[in-house]
Amino acid sequence: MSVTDQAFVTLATDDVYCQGALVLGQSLRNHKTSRKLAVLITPEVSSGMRSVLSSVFDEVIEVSVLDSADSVHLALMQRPELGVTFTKLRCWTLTHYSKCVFMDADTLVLCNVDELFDREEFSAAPDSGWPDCFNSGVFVFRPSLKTYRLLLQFAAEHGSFDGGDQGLLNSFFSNWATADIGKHLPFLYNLSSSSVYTYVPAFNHFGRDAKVVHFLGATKPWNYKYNLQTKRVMQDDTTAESFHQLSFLALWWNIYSASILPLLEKLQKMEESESEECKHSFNGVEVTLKKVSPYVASSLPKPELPEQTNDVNPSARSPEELASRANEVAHSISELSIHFIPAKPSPEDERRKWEEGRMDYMGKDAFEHIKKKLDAFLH
Ligand SMILES: O=c1ccn([C@@H]2O[C@H](COP(=O)(O)OP(=O)(O)O[C@H]3O[C@H](CO)[C@@H](O)[C@H](O)[C@H]3O)[C@@H](O)[C@H]2O)c(=O)[nH]1
Ligand SMILES: [Mn+2]
Repeated sequence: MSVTDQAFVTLATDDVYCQGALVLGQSLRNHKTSRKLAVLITPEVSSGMRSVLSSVFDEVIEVSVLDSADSVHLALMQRPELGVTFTKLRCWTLTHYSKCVFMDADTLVLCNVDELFDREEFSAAPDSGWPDCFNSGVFVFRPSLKTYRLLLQFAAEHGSFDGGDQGLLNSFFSNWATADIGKHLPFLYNLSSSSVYTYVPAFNHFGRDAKVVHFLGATKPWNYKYNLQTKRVMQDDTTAESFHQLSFLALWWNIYSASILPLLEKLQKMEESESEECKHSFNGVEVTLKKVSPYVASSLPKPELPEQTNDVNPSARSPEELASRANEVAHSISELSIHFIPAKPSPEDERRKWEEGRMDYMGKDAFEHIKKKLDAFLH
C-alpha cells in the first residue's frame, strides 16, 4: 500500500548536509516505507547533488531562506542568524501533503517507522538535555500555510531562546510538555547517539528497540573517516566514542558506502571525470570524495559496481555476495571521507556568540577543551 498524501520530509541547505539527507532517505527506503520522501533544499545545493537527491527522494523541493513575498519579511531581515532555522519551518508549506514527519538530515531509521503517521501535530520526542522540551529532529506535523505564517510571525516577534528552530518550536507548541501524552513520541524515535553515555543501563536494557538514531551535536557522521576494509569508523585521539556510538556511526557509513557512493560515482561517470577526486564546492564549503583507485593509477579497466538496489540490510545478503561486494568496493576505494572547509568565524563573531549564550558546547567550547586551555594558561 502506498500513501501518496503523506511524506517524510528532511532539509539540506548545503552539499554537506545533503550527504546526511541521502543516508536518511536511503534508510527509509531500505525499510520499505509506504510514504513519499521529500527533501527541502536551498539554492546553494549544487546541481550534481540535486540529481543524486532525486534518485533517492520522490521530491526535491527548492525553497529560499527568506521569501520577499512574506508579510513578515522585513521583520525577519533583522534576524539574519535565524536564516537556516526558518528554512526548516518551510516544511509547513508542503500543503500537497496532509500529514508529514520531519526528520533532521543527521538522523537514520533502524526499522520501518510508518506508524508515526498515526500521530497528530505536534508530536515529538523529549530532548535528552531538557526533557520538558521536545527535540525538533523528529516531529509529526500537518502542512498548513496558516500555521506557517503564525510560526514566522512568532519567530519575528519573539526570536528563539536557543537561536535555533528547537527553541522557537518549543515556545510555539508550548503545551507539549503537559497537554497530551499522545504527542510525546517515545525516546526510541529520536535516540540521540550521545545520550547513550548518560544512562548506560537504560541503553543496555532498551537500546535494542531503538527506531531512529539522531547524531545531534557538532560532530556529524560525515566528519569521521571510514575504513572500507574493516568497516569501522576511524577515531582520532581527541574523541572517545562509546562502542554503541561507534556502531551507529559505522551503520551510517555502511549505508553511505553501499548505496550513496555508487550514485555519486554514476554522476561522476556522467560528467566523464577520470580524476581521483570528486568535488562539490560552493560558498567556502568544499565536499571532496577522495578515492584511492588502483584502476586509475594503472590503465586497467575499472570494474562495474554492482547494480544499485534498495536492499543493503547485511543480513538479507548471502555471505558470498557480501564478501565479493566488499572486495569490489575495497579495491576501488580504501578510505572514505568527506571534507569541508567551513568559513572561519572572526574573533568578533565568536565573542558575540558567547555573549548571546550560543556556545559550541559539543565542539571547541566543550568543557574539556576549555579546561585544556586553562591548564595550559596556569602551568
Ligand atoms: O547548515 C545547516 C544546518 C542544519 N541543517 C538542517 O537542519 C537540521 C538541524 O541541524 P543539526 O545540525 O542537525 O542540529 P542538531 O545538532 O540536531 O541540534 C539541535 O538543535 C537544532 C537547532 O535548534 C535543531 O534543529 C535540532 O533538531 C536539534 O537536535 C539538520 O539536520 C539539517 O536537516 C542544514 O540543512 N544546514
Ligand atoms: Mn540534528
